[in-house]
Amino acid sequence: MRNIKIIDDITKDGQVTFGDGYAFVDDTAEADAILMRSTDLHGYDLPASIRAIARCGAGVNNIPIDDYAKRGVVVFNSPGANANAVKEIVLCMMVLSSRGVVQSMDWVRQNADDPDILTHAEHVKKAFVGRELKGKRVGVIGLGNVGSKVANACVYLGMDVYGYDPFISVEHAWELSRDVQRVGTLEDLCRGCDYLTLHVPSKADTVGMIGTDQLALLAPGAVLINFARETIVDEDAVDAALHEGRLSWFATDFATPKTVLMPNTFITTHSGAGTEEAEANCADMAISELKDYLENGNIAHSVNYPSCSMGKARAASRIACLHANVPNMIGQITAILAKDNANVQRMVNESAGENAYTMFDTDEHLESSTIDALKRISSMYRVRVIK
Ligand SMILES: NC(=O)C1=CN([C@@H]2O[C@H](COP(=O)(O)OP(=O)(O)OC[C@H]3O[C@@H](n4cnc5c(N)ncnc54)[C@H](O)[C@@H]3O)[C@@H](O)[C@H]2O)C=CC1
Ligand SMILES: O=C(O)CCC(=O)C(=O)O
Repeated sequence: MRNIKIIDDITKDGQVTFGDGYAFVDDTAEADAILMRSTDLHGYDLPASIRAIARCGAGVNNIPIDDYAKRGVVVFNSPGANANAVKEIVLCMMVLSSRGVVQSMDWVRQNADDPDILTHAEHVKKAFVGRELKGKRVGVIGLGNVGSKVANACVYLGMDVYGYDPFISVEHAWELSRDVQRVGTLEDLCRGCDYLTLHVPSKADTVGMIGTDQLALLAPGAVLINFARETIVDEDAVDAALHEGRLSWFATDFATPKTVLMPNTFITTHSGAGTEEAEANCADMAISELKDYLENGNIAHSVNYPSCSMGKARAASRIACLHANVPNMIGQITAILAKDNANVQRMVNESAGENAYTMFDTDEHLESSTIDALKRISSMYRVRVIK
């Protein structure tokens, strides 16, 4: 039996199914793996029993992934599984910030007891006149799973779409409409935009990337949309731009002590991924990643270890080694196996950044002394006997 600790509400109805051979536990120290969403794990006391963590969602700035890698804990996310949900709410924010929808609905509610409300509505409606998205310039920062969908949708709405992503993947470049004009600098992207929407992860080079200088380049009365992370905008700069009317609206998914005090804001409760479909997609992807890792040692969509697959574990034994990406690890591993006279059927070694993963199948079970010797290799983080 494998034990799973669930942190956060993964789905609205609480339904999470791993199938036979799995149990849910309350005590993390009894768990083999964690299934989670947005809880901040920095400073969390992670027990040694945890071998893997799957984050239902895209952003992993809430998880100390480098530290966990060095403890032999593989962290997964679910790329793209909630991207459509975010795209839809971003489009919603574009419309809300352009058409006086919320203000006009508020007026109706406030005048609900007026018997002649139909006539009076005709008189006040000029106060809620807005502008159309068609023909307006939108800048999209980050053209990954969410940003590429937002950019393409804006093309279909007839907008003049510009995108900035120095690290765009080949897959997303292929998906992007040819009508999205890619620019090489953040400044060129911001210049003259009526709408600016952010779709980058929170990391060293994106924290505070939208500040006074970038906001100054936008068209007068532009709209800023942040459904990425609160850290990406300089909140003081945004507040000043709103007060001075340089920004007409700021739509954000992050209610912080500063954003809640700003004028002209649409603020949601980190609900960009809040659809039944996105929750189910994320849970399905995260659960299958965890199961394949726990049962077979295969890694897909990890954010701190390389992808690696040897299919189902069918040989007598399968061993996985999580270690630093340094010279002579394979040499040391095979030397230890040779001492045990172990016949390796198949071996795969993959690396990503500072970390590497070596997995092999053998004809017979290894001696426990052999496993101990593998664990003693310097820079070896964890050795798993999967089978
Ligand atoms: N509000 C919500 O509920 C949600 C928020 N998010 C946030 O949005 C972010 C993006 O999500 P996805 O598109 O799914 O991630 P993704 O990983 O598919 O795309 C991120 C893109 O940003 C690009 N990028 C990285 N650094 C950059 C930089 N310095 N300048 C420009 N582009 C850069 C990458 O090359 C990549 O194409 C997540 O990391 C997360 O923080 C994602 C999903 C839901
Ligand atoms: O609703 C959630 O779990 C957060 C989604 C999110 O922010 C992400 O996927 O990065």
